[in-house]
Amino acid sequence: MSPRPCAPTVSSPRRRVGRWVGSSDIGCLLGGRDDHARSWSALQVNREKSLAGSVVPAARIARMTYEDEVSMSVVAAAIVQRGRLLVVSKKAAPEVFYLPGGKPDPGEGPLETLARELDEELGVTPLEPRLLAEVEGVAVLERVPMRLTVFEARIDREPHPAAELAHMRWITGGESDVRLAGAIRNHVVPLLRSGGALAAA
Ligand SMILES: Nc1nc2c([nH]c(=O)n2[C@H]2C[C@H](O)[C@@H](COP(=O)(O)OP(=O)(O)OP(=O)(O)O)O2)c(=O)[nH]1
Repeated sequence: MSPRPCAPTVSSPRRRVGRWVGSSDIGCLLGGRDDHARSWSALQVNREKSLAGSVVPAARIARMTYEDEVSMSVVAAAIVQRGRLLVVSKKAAPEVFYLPGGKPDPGEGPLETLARELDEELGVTPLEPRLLAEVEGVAVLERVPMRLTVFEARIDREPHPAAELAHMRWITGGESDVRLAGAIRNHVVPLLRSGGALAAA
């Protein structure tokens, strides 16, 4: 069969947002996500340049199963202050900004992951986290399917970026010099803007 773009979805406890395929997610060419699709199209995925400028080696992709990779979870925080969203980039891909957060450690619940990652990355504690959205997309670093669970939260103090971070910015989402990860640009920013949390770009 010929690979076709996967169709990530985003959903929100408040409302369903819709299906999407972002232009930055063109690496998400799976060999299908249903009946006959249980393996990656290593060739197609490896052919696409990732947003971060790197690709998963074909040999590694070939060993992945759909079940393994579809379960990659990432938990992140949408922290908005004075109409601006906090985004970070990591030294691994300093030009790509996304929400602070990361992958759960074994046995960890989403809120535990959120608290640990915010402490590790920014030295802050999330306050009153509320589920904002679950976005299915492609992880910008690993280029594998990802489920991003986004919590809206306040924080208890001024954030200070840890060594693993390259940059930290407060954005409205309209900045021309900030390259956002697809899931953030296409879904989280519009969701926050439609809810009135973000200032006009
Ligand atoms: N934290 C976070 N990661 C995101 C977002 N969007 C997105 O594609 N990702 C991707 C980037 C990475 O490929 C992956 C998260 O990896 P990470 O490197 O931040 O996670 P981590 O701190 O647990 O990583 P590790 O060094 O412990 O392996 O998800 C987002 O908004 N926030």
